[in-house]
Formats: sequence, C-alpha cells, structure tokens
Amino acid sequence: MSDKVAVLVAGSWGTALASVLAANHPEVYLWTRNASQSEEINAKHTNERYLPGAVLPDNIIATTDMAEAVADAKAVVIVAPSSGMRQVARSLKAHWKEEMLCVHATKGFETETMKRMSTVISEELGCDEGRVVVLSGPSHAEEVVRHCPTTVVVASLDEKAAIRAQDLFMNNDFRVYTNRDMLGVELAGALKNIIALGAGMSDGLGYGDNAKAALITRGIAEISRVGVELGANPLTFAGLAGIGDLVVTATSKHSRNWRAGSLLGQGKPLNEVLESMGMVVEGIRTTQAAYAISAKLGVQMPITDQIYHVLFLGRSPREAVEALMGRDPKAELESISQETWEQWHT
Ligand SMILES: NC(=O)C1=CN([C@@H]2O[C@H](COP(=O)(O)OP(=O)(O)OC[C@H]3O[C@@H](n4cnc5c(N)ncnc54)[C@H](OP(=O)(O)O)[C@@H]3O)[C@@H](O)[C@H]2O)C=CC1
Ligand SMILES: O=C(CO)COP(=O)(O)O
Repeated sequence: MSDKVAVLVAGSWGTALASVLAANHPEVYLWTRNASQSEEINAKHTNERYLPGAVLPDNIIATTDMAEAVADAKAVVIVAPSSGMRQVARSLKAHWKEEMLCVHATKGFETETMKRMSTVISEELGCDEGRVVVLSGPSHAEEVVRHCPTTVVVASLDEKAAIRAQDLFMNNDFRVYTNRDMLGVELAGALKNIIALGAGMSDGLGYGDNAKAALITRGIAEISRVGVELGANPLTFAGLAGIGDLVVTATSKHSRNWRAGSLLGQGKPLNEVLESMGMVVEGIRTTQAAYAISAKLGVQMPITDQIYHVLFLGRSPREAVEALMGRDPKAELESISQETWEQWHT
C-alpha cells in the first residue's frame, strides 16, 4: 500500500486535518464536491471560504473525483458534517478497501436515527464498527493550520486501529492520545456543542465568567450523566474529548457554536443566525437528538432541555436562564447514581 492518505470534504476541519497529515505523509488527497474550491486549493494553496488567510502545504492535492482521492490510500479520514456523513460514507463504499484505516472527526449524531457517526460509517461501508476510529478533542481548525500546539484523542473498539491512527496524525504540533472508550469520545464531542451554544447565549446576554463556569461545570455533569447511562467510561468526560473540548468550544471566539449562541443571546432569530454563519453549527441538530435521547433514557439534561426550548419552542435565552436558576434546590452530586459514585471512589 502507498504512503497516500485521503481526506473527504474540504471544510475548515477537513482542510486543517489535511494540513496536519501533509506534514507527516508525502501525498494527501483532499476530496471536495466543489470544483472551484478544488482548483483554488491546487493553484493557490488556499481555502479562503473555510480557512481565510491560511496557506496550505503544497502536497495537499484537491480533487472532485473520489476514486482518485481514495485509490491506494492507506487511510481515509472523513470530516463531513453529521448531516452529510451517510451520503459521503455511501459514496466512499465503492472505493474503500478492508485494509484501509478509516478515521472520522465529526462531532454530531444522525438526527433522524440518533446514531453515532461510527455506526453510520460502518453501516454504509458494510464493515465492523471496530474498524472505524474517531478523532476528537479541543482543536479549532484555525489554530491547527497555524501549527499551534494541539492535543486530541483517537478511540476505536479495535486498539490496533487507534494506534495506527495515532501514528498517522501525531507530530510535534499535534499530539495524539489513544482512548478505548469510543462511545464516550463520540458522545462527548457531540454533546459539548449544546453547552457551547448555551455559553454563547450567556455571553450574548451580557452575563459574566461566573455564569460561563457554571454552564461548563453543570454541562459536563449532564453530558457525563447521559454518557454513563449509555455505558461510557465516566473518566472520558474528564479528559480531552470531554472537559477539554467543552472548555475550548465554550470559551473561544473561533467556535461556531459559541458564536451562534452569542447572536441568539443578543436577540437574533435562529434563521438569521444560521444564514450569517456560512459554516456548520452542529449543536443545533445535536440539541434535537440529545433532547430525544434524554427523554428516551429518562436522564435529566436541564441545560439541553432549555437550549431546546430556545431553539425550537420560542423561549427567550433570558427565560431559559431564569428557568435553570429557579430549579428545585439540589445536592451537587445528587443525580449521580450510587453505582457511578462507587466506581469513581474505588
Ligand atoms: N472547524 C473546526 O474547528 C472543527 C470541526 N469539527 C467537526 O468537523 C465536522 C465538519 O465541520 P467543519 O469542517 O468545521 O464544517 P465547515 O462548515 O467548515 O465545512 C463543511 C464542509 O462539508 C461539506 N459538505 C457538507 N455536506 C456535504 C455532503 N453531503 N457531501 C459532501 N460534502 C459536504 C461542505 O461542502 P460545500 O462547501 O460544498 O457545501 C464543506 O466543505 C463537524 O462535525 C464539526 O463539528 C471538529 C473539530 C474542529
Ligand atoms: O469542536 C471544535 C473545537 O474542538 C469546533 O467547535 P465549533 O464547531 O463550535 O467551531
């Protein structure tokens, strides 16, 4: 097998990951459905729409031909938004070979089915879920292309596949840890976007650092609660894919979820906010999925519940904050089950 690596879709994160890979591998093929974007990347080594101002390595070769991108690649990295994942994975099927490593770096669910991305990919490729690796963690594309030090985790049901992915991406700017808890890593990466929307709303309303710290801390509590209920390792939520990514998304102006939340907090309607973003805001779809998951499991997700009401049921961000602050008095660790408590304290 060649030294070639393929990245599918040239949005901001796909392009940034292609530039990480280009430092480690001689040829990185970047597939896009957009011919003019492909020409721009090959001729000017830029992707102005998604990463304005960044200069890309010249061993990134863009193409609109998926067969050309994937043929003989040792690894395929899929970075489609969750809404396009099934379609992209379905197109990959004709070109994918069992021996290729398959990594995804998408943070979201398939809203219609509430499935995780590794499930969607394995269904479309017709392979075992263990063949898929997820890459996640605190990593804004804008900083990664500037070679700012960044740490992420890769997780898979197959530890050997995770180690292959670690080896594929790791370099002096981009440090990669393995984690065996694929479920926890995928859940954490998706659910933190809801809390980042809330943190943006809080800032948009003009609230301060106390409110944001509360959202981050109570946010990771509800993410862990649903994660543990589904069978994830509670410690994953204390790691890079959990609190690490929640902090970076809830506190950074690079974050599209934070920015969308901030505009909503300033009173802009959702449709106007989404029109002005021009990039994917995964937290919106994820709020729908998480609201349904929380109801199905009977697990309390009070912040998610309020964000859902703001996004889809006309509640104002200020009313949502009032509802959260006016909840019944509770002990901080009340909603952690006895079993989980014992797990954490042994
Ligand atoms: N940006 C970041 O810093 C990070 C993003 N992520 C995650 O990565 C994922 C992708 O986000 P990001 O790159 O930021 O998104 P962007 O909005 O920057 O780009 C989205 C890209 O997806 C393409 N696309 C959308 N739907 C399809 C489809 N059906 N078929 C083919 N291409 C499609 C778009 O193509 P077109 O231009 O033709 O519409 C565009 O290239 C998300 O899950 C996000 O949460 C994770 C970590 C960091
Ligand atoms: O996941 C991210 C950083 O780790 C990017 O978050 P946004 O999608 O909110 O920009």
